[in-house]
Amino acid sequence: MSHPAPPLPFPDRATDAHKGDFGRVLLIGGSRGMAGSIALSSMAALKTGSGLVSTAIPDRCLDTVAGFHPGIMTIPLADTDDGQFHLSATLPAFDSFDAVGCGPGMRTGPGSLRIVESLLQKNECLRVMDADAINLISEHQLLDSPALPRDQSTLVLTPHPGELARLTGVSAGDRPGQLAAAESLVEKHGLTIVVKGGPTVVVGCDADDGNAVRSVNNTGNPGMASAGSGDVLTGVITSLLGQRLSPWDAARLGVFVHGLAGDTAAAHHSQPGMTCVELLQALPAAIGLIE
Ligand SMILES: NC(=O)C1=CN([C@@H]2O[C@H](COP(=O)(O)OP(=O)(O)OC[C@H]3O[C@@H](n4cnc5c(N)ncnc54)[C@H](O)[C@@H]3O)[C@@H](O)[C@H]2O)[C@@H](O)CC1
Ligand SMILES: Nc1ncnc2c1ncn2[C@@H]1O[C@H](COP(=O)(O)OP(=O)(O)O)[C@@H](O)[C@H]1O
Ligand SMILES: [Mg+2]
Repeated sequence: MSHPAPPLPFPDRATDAHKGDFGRVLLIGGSRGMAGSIALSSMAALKTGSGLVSTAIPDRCLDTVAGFHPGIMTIPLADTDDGQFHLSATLPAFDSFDAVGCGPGMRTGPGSLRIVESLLQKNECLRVMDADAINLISEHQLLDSPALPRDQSTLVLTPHPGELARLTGVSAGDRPGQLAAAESLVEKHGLTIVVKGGPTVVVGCDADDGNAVRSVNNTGNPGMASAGSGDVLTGVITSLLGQRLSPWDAARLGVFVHGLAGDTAAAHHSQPGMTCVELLQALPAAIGLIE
């Protein structure tokens, strides 16, 4: 299959490499009814090359998530009766991981809010926030909280247009307005924003002058407009951050590989017929195409 050139090469593997060289990553999310979302992110991180993947989920989701892939290590956190993170849950030590991804399927209760606030506090850690983590940032205006660091240059946000509308107040139908609002946030906080869609645009910060820069992705197709596609992307970018790529490079290479996997899945299963499962399964072949 011919394909566009990647924005940067995929990380190399030395012959004597060991799993510690490819990142120990943590995924946090899921809730009763949406355990599949964080399982998708976790499997995507494994298939993108992470050395070790741990997944923190509400206790009652443990068996479901662990059952998806034997390579996932699970960390059960105390949960509420309706299967969300409990406010009193003992949180994992975020800084013992090379990268942390948070948000898919976790809903927006008080326990989830505490996790997102704790993660925003840790701006020395490489982090990806998606879905309900972004919704919590929007609902509680956390990026502007005086109690949290203003510099978030180690953070990648991956909103779809609905989530970006909540974050910026610019409606999902106004793509130019959304991109401009994403640029303002990037310039204010130093973060990287993956503005998802067809095509996805990565907005980051120029290292020299701090001005926002854009990179338009050239892979992917409308077959990916299907539940769970974005959950896969969260795992891909978290994995690349754990493999020591910068937020800007991990976001650009992540959306490229994710889109190429989508194109590979569509070639074999059709756009209407492909699902998040075929997308996930196509990740290794997509990586093989550009290695
Ligand atoms: N298997 C699972 O457990 C799944 C769980 N998921 C989780 O479900 C929760 C809700 O996420 P959703 O994204 O479904 O719900 P949201 O309410 O965040 O997003 C849906 C709304 O956003 C807007 N929107 C989204 N994409 C748009 C686009 N491209 N153009 C214009 N408007 C757009 C639309 O108004 C749409 O009604 C999240 O926690 C998510 O992670 C989903 O990821 C799907 C799979
Ligand atoms: N028309 C499209 N063309 C290319 N990519 C698309 C298209 N529609 C959706 N996608 C991709 O699919 C993913 C959908 O993410 P998201 O809406 O968060 O899904 P979910 O939350 O269900 O996992 C994004 O990466 C987005 O770029
Ligand atoms: Mg999503």
